[in-house]
Amino acid sequence: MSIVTVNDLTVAYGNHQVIDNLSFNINQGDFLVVIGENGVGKTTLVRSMLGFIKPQKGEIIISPQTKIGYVPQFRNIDQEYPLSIRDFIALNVQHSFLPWLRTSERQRVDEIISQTNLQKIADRPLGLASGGEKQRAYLAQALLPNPSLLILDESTASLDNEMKYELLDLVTRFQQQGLSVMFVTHDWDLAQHYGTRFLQMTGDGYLTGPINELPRPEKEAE
Ligand SMILES: Nc1ncnc2c1ncn2[C@@H]1O[C@H](COP(=O)(O)OP(=O)(O)OP(=O)(O)O)[C@@H](O)[C@H]1O
Repeated sequence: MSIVTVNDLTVAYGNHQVIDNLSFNINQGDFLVVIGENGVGKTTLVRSMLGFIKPQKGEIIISPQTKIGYVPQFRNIDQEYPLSIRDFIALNVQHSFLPWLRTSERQRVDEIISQTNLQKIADRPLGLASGGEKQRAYLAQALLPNPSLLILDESTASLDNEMKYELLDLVTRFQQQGLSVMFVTHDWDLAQHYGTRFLQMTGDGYLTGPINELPRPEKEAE
């Protein structure tokens, strides 16, 4: 079942056209890898799907039951950041204007902390967490309201190899429980390892298909 359908999408900043007639879809349960070089419009596509940019042409149809969680590309959280990991995750509680968390909300925060292996460090300042721990906290914050589609924009870019696989193994565990994933990356190996389908964006056009049909990067071909 398609949860996102993109038809003939064209997006420009002023007269700089960035996305030109793009069509693809995301099916329930997909781990869709969006792969392409710098500047081809991957983040622009994500921002369009989140409703932050109005397309010049085309449409993005998101099925009514689909709730999107989003982990953006870069985030500089310095050491002075005042919130603990737990507080940071709880920022995404979508509650009324009560200045405290209800018991059920507190339990949900605890649950996602445990599912993302952050129990031991949840009360430490986020600013003092390692890169991998911070990424898990961003993931936990995005997953807190139980989205059905998670968009990860280059979430592994700043991590070393082991941490990349650790983070995506975790994401895969949620995917196995029904979460659909759209993962934006430059990394062909990660795409192959985790993806079920791909959308390749290039300056010349777009290609989509099952992950085993993702073309190898040119320098590694042959
Ligand atoms: N707000 C903006 N206003 C004008 N141009 C923009 C804006 N955001 C992005 N661009 C331009 O649009 C093009 C696509 O940018 P985008 O960030 O979508 O690419 P990307 O594929 O995500 O790149 P990267 O892999 O480097 O993150 C680039 O040429 C960029 O300079």
